[in-house]
Amino acid sequence: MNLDRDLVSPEPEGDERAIEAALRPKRLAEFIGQARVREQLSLVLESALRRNRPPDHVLMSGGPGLGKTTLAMIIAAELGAPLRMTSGPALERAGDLAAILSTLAEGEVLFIDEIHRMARPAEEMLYLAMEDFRVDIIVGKGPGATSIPLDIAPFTLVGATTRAGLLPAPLRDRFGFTAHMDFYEAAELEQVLYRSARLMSVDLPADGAWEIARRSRGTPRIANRLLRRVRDFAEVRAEGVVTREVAATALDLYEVDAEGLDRLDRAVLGVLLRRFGGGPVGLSTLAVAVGEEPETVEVVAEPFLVRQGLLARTPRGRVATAAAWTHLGLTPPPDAFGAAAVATLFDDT
Ligand SMILES: Nc1ncnc2c1ncn2[C@@H]1O[C@H](COP(=O)(O)OP(=O)(O)OP(=O)(O)O)[C@@H](O)[C@H]1O
Repeated sequence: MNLDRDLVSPEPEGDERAIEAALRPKRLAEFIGQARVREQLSLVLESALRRNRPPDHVLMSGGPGLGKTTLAMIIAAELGAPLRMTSGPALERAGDLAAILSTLAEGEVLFIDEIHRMARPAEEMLYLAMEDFRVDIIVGKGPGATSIPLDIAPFTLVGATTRAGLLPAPLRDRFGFTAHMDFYEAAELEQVLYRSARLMSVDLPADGAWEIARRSRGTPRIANRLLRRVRDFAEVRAEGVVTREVAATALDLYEVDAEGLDRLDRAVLGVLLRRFGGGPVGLSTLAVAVGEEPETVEVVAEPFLVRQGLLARTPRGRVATAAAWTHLGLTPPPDAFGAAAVATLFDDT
């Protein structure tokens, strides 16, 4: 993997999980940004606590590193409930899920990350569990097989997905509350950075925090990671103080550009502009041209490029905007898509 890919990839790298655990906000009041989600969730949790009943099941959708796992942990903490964590790919058979469901304590929070990747039989078992707190255990095979109903303790399911569109409707409909996590504003990421700098004892003046925040792709995981790299640079070259200049020099060195674009982002734009004249071009063609899986291009690179107004997903394929040409230092052709033209083609559902 490329150095810069590791640095701005929204997925956790190496032993990052342990570092992340230390930087995680533990309560809703400490959770920065996502104001609407925070407020809605606090109402759901408060009313459940007042009624002394588990809250509705919660679905969180949004890109990697935006705080879904953190929120799941906060939900359990706010409810004073134990938390069980698993993920869709670990639930290959219905039995895997039954083993978890049948041992849940009353009121426990069950977090299923990447819930869209759960196998079909497990998914079907989950429907009944979510609705009636019951599972049907199939005993035996073929015509002699019987199903034994088993009551399970009332629990709260918290599902997280980067691909809400891939969830089958019957599963989506069983969540009482859906929280959509969006990219963070740079001002919010600044607050994330101040908090992390305090916990890591890093000297971070305001101009340095701003420089890192605006290059963090709207993602707290990346903000924290860039802070660690800039801290390393500052310790070796600048007596530990993360000024704007220090941050900018360090991030240039790591090839994170002024808008936070990394090598994959620039490769996607570069191919789109230089090889396909700005598009439209299909996702799979684009992915082959940059040597990545279509899902990586779609989930990791594109949402940020769309948000920055550099790329549009249209019914005819991916299109670069005039701003994309300028960003790569190229002259936009006269027919390049401006914001207004893109809006007429826009289909980002
Ligand atoms: N709102 C926030 N305030 C402060 N820190 C945050 C916030 N959201 C996320 N973080 C930090 O970002 C890191 C990544 O968050 P988290 O693991 O919750 O993301 P995620 O959406 O679950 O990602 P993935 O789906 O890849 O697991 C954590 O270390 C956490 O400290």
